[in-house]
Amino acid sequence: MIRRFFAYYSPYKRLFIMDFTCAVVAALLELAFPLAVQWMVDTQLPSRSWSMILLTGLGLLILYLITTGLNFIVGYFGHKLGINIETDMRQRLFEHVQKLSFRFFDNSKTGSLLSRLTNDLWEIGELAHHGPEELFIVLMTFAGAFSIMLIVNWELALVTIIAVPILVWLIVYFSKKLHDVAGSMYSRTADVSARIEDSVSGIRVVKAFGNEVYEVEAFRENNNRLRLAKLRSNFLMSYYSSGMYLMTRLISLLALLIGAWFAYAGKLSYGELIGFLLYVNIFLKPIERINALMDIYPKGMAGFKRACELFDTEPDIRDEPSAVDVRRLRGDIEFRNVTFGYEGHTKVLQHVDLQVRAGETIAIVGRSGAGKSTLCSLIPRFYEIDAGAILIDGLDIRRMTQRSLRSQIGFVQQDVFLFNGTIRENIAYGRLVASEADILEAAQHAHLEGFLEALPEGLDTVIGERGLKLSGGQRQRLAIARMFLKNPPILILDEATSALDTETEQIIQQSLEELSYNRTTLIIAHRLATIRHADRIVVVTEDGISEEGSHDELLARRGVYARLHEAQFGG
Ligand SMILES: Nc1ncnc2c1ncn2[C@@H]1O[C@H](COP(=O)(O)OP(=O)(O)OP(=O)(O)O)[C@@H](O)[C@H]1O
Repeated sequence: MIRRFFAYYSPYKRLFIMDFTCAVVAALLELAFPLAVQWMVDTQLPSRSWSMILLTGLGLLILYLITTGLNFIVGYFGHKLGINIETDMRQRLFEHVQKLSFRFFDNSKTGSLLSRLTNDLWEIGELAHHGPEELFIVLMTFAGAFSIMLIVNWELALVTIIAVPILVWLIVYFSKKLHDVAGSMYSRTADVSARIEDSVSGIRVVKAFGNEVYEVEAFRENNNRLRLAKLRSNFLMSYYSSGMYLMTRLISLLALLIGAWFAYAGKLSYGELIGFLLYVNIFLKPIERINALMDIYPKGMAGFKRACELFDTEPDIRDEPSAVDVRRLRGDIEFRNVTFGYEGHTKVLQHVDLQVRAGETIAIVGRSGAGKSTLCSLIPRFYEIDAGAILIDGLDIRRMTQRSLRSQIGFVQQDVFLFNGTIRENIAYGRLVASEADILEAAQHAHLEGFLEALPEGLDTVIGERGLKLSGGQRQRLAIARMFLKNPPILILDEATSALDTETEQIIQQSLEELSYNRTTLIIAHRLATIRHADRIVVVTEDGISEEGSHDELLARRGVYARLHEAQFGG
């Protein structure tokens, strides 16, 4: 973990060295003050040399000015280093999440992921900035102050160091406890985020069912768990700081009493005693720094650990090293004895054989849950098949890069997902480099021009989260426009028009027919009336593909299709 953490410093070596050096020099300069005091009390005061005293004061003033400058550099550039590292980590984590497969997202909560990418990383910047330098300064100040104390009076120095093992034990013990509690605080925060995400994105359902009180109570439970985790962290931190406070004061008191006794016995000059006590203070100062570190370190490391868990989640679908970038495909699709099941589920598809010629339109029908959507989601390789092979233009899709394969396939779903942006941005998502003219042409193909003319801001109209400011039909047309722009040779229409009124459906059907022209098209449909124009109908059942043929052929067979037809249209 530590090695992985330090890898993030490598682009910022110069920044780190500057920050580190300034912090160390500033800490070293702190050691000069007790020396100056001791020297003043023992040498200058007895000889009443005021000019030397003033000179010493001037020297200290210069030292303080230098330290102020160094502290500014540490404050500004050190934090810059921390912020850069935090930003890089978040960026890499986001990139990694983008690479993960559908299987991962099927089992994740959006709010929880959100929390990992934001909340969990807050303290990492602070840890990256303060961690190494503080640790070094603490050790150095300890060693520096202790060496000087040894020189001043070794017996007294040894008495002072007796309590150090207890301090170390306290630090190690509480560091582990605080690390665990910080981890649980992050997971409670993730639960709260997930609950908020769920409830806010489903607010229409919440209100329609009048379940606001239920949501509030469920949230209260999550919120309360977070409160308890925070209280526990707070309790541990207070316990730890009080323990440390007591230990440090006991050490000071011990040094004062024994030092006074040594001075009384003539073993120590008064200047040496004052100097020694000031060094004891400096010797104990790192404890305060450790206290600050104890707040940052467990939180930062617990967040980093959670980030590492996500980094270690490998995408279950990867491009083979020999995978090729495919250019424009013709669109011949072949399923060869394909078997597939979701993780932990029985097989959804077994021994499926299917051939679709380029440019052909086939309709996929079957009972709900038979596996129609699953079959189609295997073509862009959203999931990895368990056995068999899927070929496009004779080439196994596993031998193509996922990016190039997916660039050849267009998916229009019933539940269209639109981004919170303008109509222009949403259409251009089909081809990010599209010109204005291309976007307008695509909108025209999707019969959107009338709708756009009626909008004062036209293409620049903001459509709200998931396109909520649009009607279902408008969302569909926007998705179709996006697909015209993408212009893929293979098209999958997943129940694209089942939620629309007849008039809108006719317009959209027309757009879809235009869209499917000259492309291999797979239409998943429940309502058999919408797929009669398909070249072929394929019936999916639990045993694979049970029937194939034209509408009339399938009716004549009096099999599954005929029964579905009868259920929809009556005898
Ligand atoms: N992401 C998933 N993870 C686990 N199981 C899934 C997942 N998606 C679908 N299933 C299961 O796979 C089976 C086939 O689902 P699929 O959505 O392919 O059926 P379908 O024929 O398209 O159904 P419908 O017509 O109702 O949409 C179902 O039993 C479903 O519960």
